[in-house]
Amino acid sequence: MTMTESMKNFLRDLPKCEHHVHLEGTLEPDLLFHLAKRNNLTLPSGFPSTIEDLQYKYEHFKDLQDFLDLYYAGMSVLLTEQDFEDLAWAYLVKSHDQGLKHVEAFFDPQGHVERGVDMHCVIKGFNKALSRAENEFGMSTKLIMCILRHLPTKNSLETLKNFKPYYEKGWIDGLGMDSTEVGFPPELFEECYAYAKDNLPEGTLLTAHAGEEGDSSVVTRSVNRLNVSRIDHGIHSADDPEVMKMLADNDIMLTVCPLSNKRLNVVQEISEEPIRKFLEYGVPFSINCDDPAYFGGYILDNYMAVQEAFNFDMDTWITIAKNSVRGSILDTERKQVLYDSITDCYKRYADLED
Ligand SMILES: Nc1ncnc2[nH]cnc12
Ligand SMILES: [Zn+2]
Repeated sequence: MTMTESMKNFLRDLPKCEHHVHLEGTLEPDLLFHLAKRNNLTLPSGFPSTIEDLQYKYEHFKDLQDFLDLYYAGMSVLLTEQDFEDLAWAYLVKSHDQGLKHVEAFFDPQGHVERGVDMHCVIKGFNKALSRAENEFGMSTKLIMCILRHLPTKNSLETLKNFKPYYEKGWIDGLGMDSTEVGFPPELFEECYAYAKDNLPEGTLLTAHAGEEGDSSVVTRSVNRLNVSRIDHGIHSADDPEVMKMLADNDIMLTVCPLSNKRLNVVQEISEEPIRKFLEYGVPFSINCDDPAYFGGYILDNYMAVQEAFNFDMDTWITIAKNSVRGSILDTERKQVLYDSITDCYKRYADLED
């Protein structure tokens, strides 16, 4: 489908919020090799030895696990505070160029602490980059720590307890859960989420990956058993009208990642994403990049891919952009600034159409 220049420019300028990006998933091949060299590291055996070979791998994943194996191997080049800062900063610069105004970014502390990296380096490096984006770009930023579901619950709970002081300082704003979905049900992590609800500062966001490779029941069970108020991915919710109704009734936002779903063979074509169904049922959702270095695109690339598949009008995009502000962890004042800038953008492009 061809897209008009005006629609391309409108999508570029539309103020965007991102709620589903793993900072470790923004590690582009050139930065990965650069950091390996800077840290005098030998990459794990079997790891591609050139940028081209690595890029080829990024473009040929079989499924989620195939990606995760490379993702964990790749993050082994991240060692120092500077590495974490450089990684996040590169993502923020690219996303700023694509019209990103607000980000809620994930990170996987267990993937670093397990390798002996000091947890303060990780959080300080990310925090420096995020603060810089706030100062230089006027972006608003939040950080969400994820627990890895393939590791023992005890390890996740201990990690969460160790990171509590950073929640209290206001450096971390939410708890999420990622990694292998099938075989690691939400029930395993009830204790971690109960701990977060009872011990972390009020207003801490609880979210979890669900319904990416897992079925719609994983979505319902995450809501009921973990008390999450947001679901990451969740596209299999669309298989069950009852789940769709539950999400709409409880205003639970799905953070949808179209290019990721295509690369990981969750869908064969972006047009299979149940986006029209979400709109029909009134299920709130945002559009996100997940692991942009691995999946071929940042936020605007995901918006463009959706537009190519669905050919939405400007009004639909305004609904999507405003819902994505509404689902953000932001105060009323910042939300209003973003709503107003979305309306301004609409007016500018609607005038062009007249
Ligand atoms: N798409 C994804 N699903 C589950 N865990 C992840 N970790 C990074 N990206 C992920
Ligand atoms: Zn994800």
